Amino acid sequence: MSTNNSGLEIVKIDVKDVRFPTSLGAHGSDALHVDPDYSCAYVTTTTKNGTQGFGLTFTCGRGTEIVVLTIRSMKKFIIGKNAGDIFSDFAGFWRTITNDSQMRWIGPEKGVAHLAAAAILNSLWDLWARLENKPLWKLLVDLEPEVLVSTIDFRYITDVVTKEEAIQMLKDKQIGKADRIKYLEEHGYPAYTTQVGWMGYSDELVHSLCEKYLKLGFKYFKVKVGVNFEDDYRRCSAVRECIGPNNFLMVDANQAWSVNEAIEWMKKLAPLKPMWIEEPTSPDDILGHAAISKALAPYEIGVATGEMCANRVMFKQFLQSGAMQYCQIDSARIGGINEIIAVYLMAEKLKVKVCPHAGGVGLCEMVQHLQFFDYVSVSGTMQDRLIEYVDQQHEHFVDPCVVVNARYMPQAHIGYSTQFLPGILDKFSYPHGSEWKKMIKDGLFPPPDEVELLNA
Ligand SMILES: C[C@H](O)[C@@H](O)CC(=O)C(=O)O
Ligand SMILES: [Mg+2]
Repeated sequence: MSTNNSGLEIVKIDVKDVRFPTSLGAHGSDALHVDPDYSCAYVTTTTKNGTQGFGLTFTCGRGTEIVVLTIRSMKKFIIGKNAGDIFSDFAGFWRTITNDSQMRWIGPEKGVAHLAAAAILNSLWDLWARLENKPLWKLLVDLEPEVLVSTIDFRYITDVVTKEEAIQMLKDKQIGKADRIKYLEEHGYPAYTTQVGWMGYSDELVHSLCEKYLKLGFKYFKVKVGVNFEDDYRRCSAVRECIGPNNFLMVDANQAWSVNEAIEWMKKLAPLKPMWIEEPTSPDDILGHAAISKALAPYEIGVATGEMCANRVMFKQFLQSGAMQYCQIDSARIGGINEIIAVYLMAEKLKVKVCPHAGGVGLCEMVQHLQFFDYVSVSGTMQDRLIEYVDQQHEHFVDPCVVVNARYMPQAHIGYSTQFLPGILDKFSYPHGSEWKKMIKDGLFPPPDEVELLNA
């Protein structure tokens, strides 16, 4: 790497529990997450020379304190290390923090431990992009294939993609790269909206939001389903009527059903022409998703999943077994960009479209960089690919994503776009931020419990 290592010793890792009271308006609600408070564990990594990297992992309120505690436990793997050395052997560092011989028992590579690792890794990638003075996606597309691939831990995935193949895939896509960058900068990347159909929204609100997003140029609309069939049919029919036959409807059950129930439910929704059913059943049930995919193929309904897929090994099997037609990587659940690139490469090799999960705090900000990278350097196409867009919490970021006419437009800002504006932590840190103190005092939320207070 070109970065001069002097002054890059990591001297501080700060982590905060940050929550926004979205449950009050049912924003983000679905069949199983009925009252999410969009939140994050927010990491600031500081080097000796004062350069900072900002990273986060998304959470839904309660439990953020546990992720924060886990990040604190992982500090020992980072403090005192030189950031330049980390980036020179990023795959080695990745193993250190995801596979410590004692801590791996609480994973490995899944759950809270992996969410914590993701927040730290995201802050390091942000730091790297800032040191190179580039937007994150530009760092990814500019790195030599050998260097980019050196950040990936290939253990468990070489039966689908090897290091050598990965390098070759990236080299093959050097052709036409400049044209794709130009196209991306001029035209942006297509988005779909989930804002219209949260489970807790009234029919009237769903209708008015459909009209609003149609006017904003959106063509793809996602609606939450999975609690009651009659309600789903009524809501989805209303959305279909509003958006017309030429726009696209997707539905998301957030794991509500068993396999056969998912198939039967979706056959009955098929006349409304949904393009995909997202998370029809348990996110761990690979063969179940494969069965649903097979049963729904004659109805031209694809299966989308990935926002709760634990790691690259699970993704590998979903991709190998025809269990997902839309691969929904999440920027903050698996082990940072190191592991996400591995998934993009496997998806490209197995010819599955990647349509990232976003919407939660900072996720739209992050996944735009990943999908831009995919377009320029991996798949080389935007065909049938979309980035999720939810219009929430962007106003809290220094460099929010910019969506114009339903397309994410690349911005020149350096980094991974995850730095909060000054003052946000003072207001929304849980439970002692000024907004939380007020809401708890007003009885809108219960007081924090003893574990939540541990981090405060
Ligand atoms: C709890 C989250 O809001 C979830 O419903 C998000 C999701 O499934 C999606 O955006 O897709
Ligand atoms: Mg979803």
